Amino acid sequence: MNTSPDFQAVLDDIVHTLGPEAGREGQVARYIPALARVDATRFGIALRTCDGREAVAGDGDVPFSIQSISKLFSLTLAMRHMPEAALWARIGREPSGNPFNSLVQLESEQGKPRNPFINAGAIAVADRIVDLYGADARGTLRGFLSHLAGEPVDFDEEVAASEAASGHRNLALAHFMKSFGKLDHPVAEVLDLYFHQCALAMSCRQLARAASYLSRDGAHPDHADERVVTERQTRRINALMLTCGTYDAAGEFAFRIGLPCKSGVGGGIVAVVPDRLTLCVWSPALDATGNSHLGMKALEMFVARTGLSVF
Ligand SMILES: NC(=O)CC[C@H](N)C(=O)O
Repeated sequence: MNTSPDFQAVLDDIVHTLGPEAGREGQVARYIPALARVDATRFGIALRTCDGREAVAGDGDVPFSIQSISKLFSLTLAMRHMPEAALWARIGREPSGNPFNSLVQLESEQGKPRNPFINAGAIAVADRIVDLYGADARGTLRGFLSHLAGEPVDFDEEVAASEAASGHRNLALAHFMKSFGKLDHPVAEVLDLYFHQCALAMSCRQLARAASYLSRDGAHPDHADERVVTERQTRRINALMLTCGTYDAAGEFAFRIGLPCKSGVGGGIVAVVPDRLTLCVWSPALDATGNSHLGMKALEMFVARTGLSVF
């Protein structure tokens, strides 16, 4: 294994090799107009080493809708500020083997979501964040992401509004959980936070930076003496990403890539190499599981070129 690859050269090579394929396979998310009109040929990649070096290629500085990648940060915020036992009493830690927005398991499992990275689980986490911060929940989450990214990040209000206007399935999931007594706060308040977190706009560089604590045993990306979460919590979040971060494709991701990953239907995927680096890739066209088609190929190429893996 090459112990100190020239990461900028690796990312440039990935963009050069795969860039021409962008948009050829897969479909951009179509459930809201603001995502349906995103240019499918966009392709960006960025990484941040645990000692703060960055490399960026292609559209790595173009903001996109982070969507379900936000579930990583909302979980982190909840783990930071509430007793973990109380959190895990409400949310499971097993892969679902179902699509991210599936309703079926919730019925047989009495409204307790399988894990925090499917929609139901993230809605349950949003309920906890509303519990912690009330009317400041949105602002607190945005402030947390800005603090991690080292610069201000913001919601795309158009995306948030269309999530709310067409979020029938998420409304169904939330009301279903509410009927089992699994949400403490009004559905409208909880979903307002959930729709806004999905609508955060960030670039690959900002996401690689913001997630950097996951490669630094929980230390803040820029300040080694500031803890985002503990070392043990960091291991737990990485374990959940590996087993649940890409929905019913988690097995295929572990097999082909072998890194903890979290994806979103905006076409972004964040990956972690513990003690080495965080990586984010963006290509909007998705495969049938809702994961970025080319993003997955890019991650596969990155691990092949660098030999980095948790296995
Ligand atoms: N997988 C995703 O990125 C899903 C997020 C999307 N906003 C939804 O709730 O359906």
